[in-house]
Amino acid sequence: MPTSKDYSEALHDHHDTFHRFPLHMVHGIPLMEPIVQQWGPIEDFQARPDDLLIATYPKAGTTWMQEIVDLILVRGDVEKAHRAPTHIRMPFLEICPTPPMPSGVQQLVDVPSPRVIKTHLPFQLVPKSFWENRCKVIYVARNAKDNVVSYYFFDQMNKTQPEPGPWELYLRKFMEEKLAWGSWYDHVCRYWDERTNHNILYVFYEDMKEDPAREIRRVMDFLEVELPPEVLEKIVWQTSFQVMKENPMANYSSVPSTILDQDVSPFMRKGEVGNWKNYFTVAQSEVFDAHYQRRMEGSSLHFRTQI
Ligand SMILES: Nc1ncnc2c1ncn2[C@@H]1O[C@H](COP(=O)(O)OS(=O)(=O)O)[C@@H](OP(=O)(O)O)[C@H]1O
Repeated sequence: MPTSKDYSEALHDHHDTFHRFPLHMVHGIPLMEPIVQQWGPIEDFQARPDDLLIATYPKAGTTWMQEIVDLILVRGDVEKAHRAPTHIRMPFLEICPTPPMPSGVQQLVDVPSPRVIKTHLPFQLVPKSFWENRCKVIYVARNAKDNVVSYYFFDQMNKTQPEPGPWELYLRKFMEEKLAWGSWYDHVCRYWDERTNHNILYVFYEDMKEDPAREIRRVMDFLEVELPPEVLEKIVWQTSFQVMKENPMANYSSVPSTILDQDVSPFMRKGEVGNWKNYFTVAQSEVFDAHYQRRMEGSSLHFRTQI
């Protein structure tokens, strides 16, 4: 298994070969070029029955849920959770960095079971083996307005994603469902509709902010792990925004600034519900809401844009 050190060294040696990749389509979903070029092994990925998949639309709270899950699985042992950065502990299924850095699929071959795997793939692009094996899936969803603001700042600092351009145009691209990993609307709705057909726990970012202990308990129940109240309390604290922001194993500071430039915008940026109000103009908010209502009509899925 490549160690965290091997991976970090490869990342540092080859970071100058990164650039902003264009998006291409896979089954109608825009994805970064290297993912499209290496789509075959992703589609054919062999899940194991005890794999746990954490699925999200980008910037919905993936890293937060990853930290929660890891701390539950190590039963609150913080030292164990600090063994490596997030992307080594819980590989990102479809990511395809420039060789010789391993792709997510290559990384996962050597990970011993039970594996925890991150994906942003929409439901229909998740490799079939996850569903055939009835793998557990935790889906985190975040309200569209905070989600798009977070994605906008991320696309400024992530030098492998297409240039975000001005906010007004970025917001339009989100509404037109043209950002990487495609439509937020389809993403959140499809997992919602499928949650009862599969082993899917659906969690809202806003609920995690409102009552982290309650939501962590839901995750524990889903994972069939029992922990004493003081361990749960410890996990709440360790996965709080302020602690994760300072945790080098959770804040992506191990990734070179030529890939993730945290001087442009920190990975752990605000971590709030309602931060969108600082970026949407009143007019933008009205247009967005009207479009949102039409687009989400008939869905029983409801989000809170403030708590
Ligand atoms: N502990 C905790 N509490 C509250 N919020 C948190 C936490 N950890 C991460 N975050 C916020 O989640 C946003 C990043 O989303 P993702 O982890 O899904 O990003 S990624 O798609 O994996 O790149 C990003 O949101 P914004 O701050 O709104 O940009 C992070 O700050």
